[in-house]
Amino acid sequence: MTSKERGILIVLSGPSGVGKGTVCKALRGYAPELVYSVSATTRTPRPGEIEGVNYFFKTREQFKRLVDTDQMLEYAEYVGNRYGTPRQFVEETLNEGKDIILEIEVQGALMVKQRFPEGVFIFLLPPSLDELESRIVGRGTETEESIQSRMSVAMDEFRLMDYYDYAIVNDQVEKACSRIQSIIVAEHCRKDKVMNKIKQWMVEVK
Ligand SMILES: Nc1ncnc2c1ncn2[C@@H]1O[C@H](COP(=O)(O)OP(=O)(O)OP(=O)(O)O)[C@@H](O)[C@H]1O
Ligand SMILES: Nc1nc2c(ncn2[C@@H]2O[C@H](COP(=O)(O)O)[C@@H](O)[C@H]2O)c(=O)[nH]1
Repeated sequence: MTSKERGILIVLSGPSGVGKGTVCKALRGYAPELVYSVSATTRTPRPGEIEGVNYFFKTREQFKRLVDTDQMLEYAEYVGNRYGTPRQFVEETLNEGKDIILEIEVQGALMVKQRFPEGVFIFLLPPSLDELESRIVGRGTETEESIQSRMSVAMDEFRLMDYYDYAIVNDQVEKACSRIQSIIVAEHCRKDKVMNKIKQWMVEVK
């Protein structure tokens, strides 16, 4: 097999406020070789958020055009806004043999699972529901209405956890990062084992 082996697609999701963004940010220090997908959204930027770094900020019309022209790998409506993963960047990264991580909500994750069943799906859990709410409140970015909507959506999201390959608790950021790294290492070992088996069969049938 001469072509480069594809990288692994990792999906990290879980309820709003569980710490996906915080963990991904810390993970950049621990796993600098991982590539991070930047999503598109119709929500307005929060103070400090930068176009192309945190999100690609789009109007509803621009977002619809991206979906209609099949430029989105997945997309979802979440608490009144649209979010989606630009397809081309993900495919190019995987074809270059690099691993990429998507930090997305659950509906979108399930859409990715249909299209990329070989992906690795990780659900991030809070230590408790009270802690989840304190984290959303403590972040100071949401209105009371948005906090309640996000907590309510979280209940539906927990019910879909069975579709994931792994569930890990974000009790401490460093521990969550190390759990994700262990999963990635294990998935590479599993993939290498399968590839070695295929290579062995190819030699045998020659
Ligand atoms: N392990 C942790 N212990 C304590 N606080 C944490 C931990 N992880 C994240 N937080 C805090 O929780 C808040 C929410 O984190 P973050 O914004 O990363 O969540 P998120 O899952 O990315 O949310 P969203 O889906 O809404 O973007 C932040 O204020 C962050 O500092
Ligand atoms: N399906 C997708 N969900 C996404 C994407 N990018 C982010 N998200 C998720 O949306 C909610 C809300 O995010 P916020 O920045 O407004 O707090 C959160 O769960 C994100 O993980 C995406 O491309 N697709």
